[in-house]
Amino acid sequence: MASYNSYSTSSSELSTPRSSSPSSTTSRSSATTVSKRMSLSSRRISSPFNPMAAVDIEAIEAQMRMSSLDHLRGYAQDHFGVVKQYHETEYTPKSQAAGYQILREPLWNRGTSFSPEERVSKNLTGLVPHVLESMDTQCQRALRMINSRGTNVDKYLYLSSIKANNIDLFYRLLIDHVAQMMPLVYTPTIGDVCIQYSTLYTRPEALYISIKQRKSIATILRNWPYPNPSICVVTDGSRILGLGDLGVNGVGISIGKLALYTAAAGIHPEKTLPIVLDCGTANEDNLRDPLYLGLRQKRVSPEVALEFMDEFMAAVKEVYPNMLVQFEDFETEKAFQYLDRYKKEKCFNDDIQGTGAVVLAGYMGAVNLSGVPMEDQKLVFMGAGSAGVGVAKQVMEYYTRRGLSEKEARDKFYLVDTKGLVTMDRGDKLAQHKKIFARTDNNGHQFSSLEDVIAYVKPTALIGLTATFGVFTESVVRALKMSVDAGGLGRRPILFPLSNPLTKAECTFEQAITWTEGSAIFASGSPFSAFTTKNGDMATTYYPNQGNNVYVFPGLGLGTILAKASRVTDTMVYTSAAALSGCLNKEEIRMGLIYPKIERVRDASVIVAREVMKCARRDGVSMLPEETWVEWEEWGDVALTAWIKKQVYDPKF
Ligand SMILES: O=C([O-])CC(=O)C(=O)O
Ligand SMILES: [Mg+2]
Repeated sequence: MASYNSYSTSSSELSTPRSSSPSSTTSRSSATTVSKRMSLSSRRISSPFNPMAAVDIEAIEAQMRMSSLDHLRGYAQDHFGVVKQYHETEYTPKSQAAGYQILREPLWNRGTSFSPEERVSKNLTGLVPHVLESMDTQCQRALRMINSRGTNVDKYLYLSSIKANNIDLFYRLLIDHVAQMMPLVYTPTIGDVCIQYSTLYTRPEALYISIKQRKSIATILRNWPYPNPSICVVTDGSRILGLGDLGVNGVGISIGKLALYTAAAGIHPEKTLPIVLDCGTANEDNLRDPLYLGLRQKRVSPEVALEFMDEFMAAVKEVYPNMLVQFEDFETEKAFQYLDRYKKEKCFNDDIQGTGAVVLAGYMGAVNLSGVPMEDQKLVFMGAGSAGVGVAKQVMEYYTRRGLSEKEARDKFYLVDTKGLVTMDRGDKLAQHKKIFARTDNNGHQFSSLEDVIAYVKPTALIGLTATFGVFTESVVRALKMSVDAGGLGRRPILFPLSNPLTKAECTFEQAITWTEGSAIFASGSPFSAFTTKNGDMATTYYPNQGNNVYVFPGLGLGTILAKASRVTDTMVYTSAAALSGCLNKEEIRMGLIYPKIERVRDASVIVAREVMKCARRDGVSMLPEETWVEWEEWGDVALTAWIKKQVYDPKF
């Protein structure tokens, strides 16, 4: 009997007849798939190029019965891991679609808002209720449903079903009710969703690329139904938020981040591409879960993962040469390695650079509020992973730009990891990315606990990126306050417990306020509610900040795309932080905030994008014609701002 693999090889005469990428064909548009794809359910499949060469489906089925389904992994490939497809997918263009084709395409469906003329011309009469409703009424219905759901994951699922049916409605809700919706489609709820992704799964929303398909990455990229995406968010699931290795379930974070590219910066949903690279997982729960959707094998070695990544980046360049690649939630060593390796490509790492920039922006504001002059600041970082070191590097740049030497700037940082203060003579092998901040001035003393470090350093700022709930204990926070108080009256400690989701935050907002008698300048990665204290009849309300990279990556991405930048320079990242720090309006300043309110994230993204664009031009990486820049320059920022606002997606019926 022919083995599974020999089926594929013996049918190698069915060569891959791809003449052009479907995504490059202009007739192709997003729509319900009318696919002529190879299907195992048909009895015999012939290649149109060699109709005599039929595939022996019975042999495959016999093989499937003999081998475990897990082995087959749901796709056919030859000995060399090449998946052969025989046809381009054909899509009905929007102009030709009618009836249910329209209602089933989430980008075309307008729910109950189709006009009478559209209902007639598109054969929709009777297919939708007869009322004609505004977008607002549709939003009210959705809100009522969301509010009636008992858990955040249920609310997420409801929102997700709206996204699957009516994209404009989904984004209208997200944009107009961002404070309520963002925590549902993003941190913290997305953390729970990722953990349970394989169980919650109902429909595909991303490209799932397994290492077993590494020779077919370009084919898979071409299968994406929407033409020429501008941006992808790619993860390998190895460090999702602070939740560790979630394997293919981590795809939820790519989906969530891209929803915010659209909601917070107005990148058209059709232009966004979520991707997960499945390299196996170290997560035993996943490996044991019969419903797990990913490869049921241990995560591959870093060396093999690197080869896979090289192949992925090469395929991206081949299929979507202008697409910006955002690396997300790769475990630390890989995150730094890939960022360095692909620095000439159009990419950035959100956890190193996005988080770095957002914390820097908040820190700039916090220093002003703290009463501790910039030169007297000393920062302790609890956590020395991609985010910890990424943030420290960005803040260090802030100091060098203000005239400090590299050494003077570096001396302001004390990084602490699970073994204590990171020093050169600690006796362990330091990971490369930590070395830059390893202390050499500790005179042989080692400090193994955070309390010891605080007593030794007497910091003015404490930043948490540990993914460990509660490591900022009462004694730690009180010690921080004491060391700041010792410097003079009215000084305020900077306290940023930044780990995500909320279950990983180093301390809560209420704790921070209580333990510092209200003096902490606070920012967390996931959103906390305002907190009110009562003293007799006197009530004081404190407002937290959300120091999340959502204030940076959408604008940084938008600016990079609109400037047609060939890559993302370090200066563009730094500029995004500087731009964000200047975004606060009078009310936000009066409230003592260090980030704009989340309701203004779209305004902030426009400003970040504008400054990033200008920086791309200064750095010589913008491919926009010189005349365009000259025209904008005549009008100052006004013309460029107006132009950006005109480019972005703002769903309306
Ligand atoms: O996703 C977020 O909320 C922020 C982030 O990048 C992370 O925690 O890895
Ligand atoms: Mg992340």
